[in-house]
Amino acid sequence: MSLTARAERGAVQLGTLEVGGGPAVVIGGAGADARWISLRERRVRAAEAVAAIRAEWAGPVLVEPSSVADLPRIAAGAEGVVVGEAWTRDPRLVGEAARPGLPVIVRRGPAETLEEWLAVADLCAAGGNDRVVLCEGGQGSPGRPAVLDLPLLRAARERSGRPVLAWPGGDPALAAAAVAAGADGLLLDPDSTPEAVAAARDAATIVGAVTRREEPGTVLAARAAVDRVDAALAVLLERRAELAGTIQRLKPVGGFAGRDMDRERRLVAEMARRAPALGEERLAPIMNAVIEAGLRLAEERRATRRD
Ligand SMILES: O=C(O)C(=O)C[C@]1(C(=O)O)C=C[C@@H](O)C=C1
Repeated sequence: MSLTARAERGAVQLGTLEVGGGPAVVIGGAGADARWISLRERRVRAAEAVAAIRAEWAGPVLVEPSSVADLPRIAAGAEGVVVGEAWTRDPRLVGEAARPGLPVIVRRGPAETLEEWLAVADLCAAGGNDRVVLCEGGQGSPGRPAVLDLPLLRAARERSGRPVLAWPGGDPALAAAAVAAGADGLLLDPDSTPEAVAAARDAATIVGAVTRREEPGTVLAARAAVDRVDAALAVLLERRAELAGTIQRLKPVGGFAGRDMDRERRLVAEMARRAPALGEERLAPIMNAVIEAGLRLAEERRATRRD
């Protein structure tokens, strides 16, 4: 099984946001790609809730209804419906949620099996609305850690061909793990802070750059994808420089004076196995620049330590 899964699946459009076709998306509070609100938890009317978000956010808004009566208002003002276990236990409610034609995010409750979960998605599709996104995890009680079944998430994604989100709670490490496992995005709590959203996005970006293969069709999308790869490169370059600096301190002769060209040739050859299109010839000058930058940093640091 390959780590980099190609996204050959039906992407679902949540307003302007595509889920499943490109990078892992983040849905949650301020700073996310889409915002959502639960009317089950906040006992406000659908129209007021949507208007409150709209006042500060022009992008996609998703709403979890508290009852069927909320649906017309949601259909009129939002880009998607979120349904959780409370609804998915009742086929009639699922049918109602899917009927306005808005995309439906189907969250799996902790007690629901894969089959039950996928059956809910099929129920939406059977009613004529195939714009279904699955969401694994969560709904644990407040203060309890997120419950996220990653093998189940993978199975759901593979079997249904639908995009699958993950609910990582507030834990960026779980967000990274979910994206590595193939999640097409993250559903964070609606009241997540901008810092929590940024941390989850950062985790998704870095891991996604390695694990998600993208095929952008425009310059803009390709540049955004390059930016994500560069983000991962920056993290790795910084880490590499620190490790190379450690070697300089531990070697009998560190810095430029202790340069080992044989070691450099071997590491380039090893890298060429993973980057065959670039090959040794193109990688060599890149790694020479990387290594020299590390050596300069190490020498500068040594000089300032002596002062
Ligand atoms: O491996 C070493 O001996 C190092 O000093 C590290 C390092 C590197 O950055 O990878 C730097 C300089 C050497 O010429 C070879 C490799």
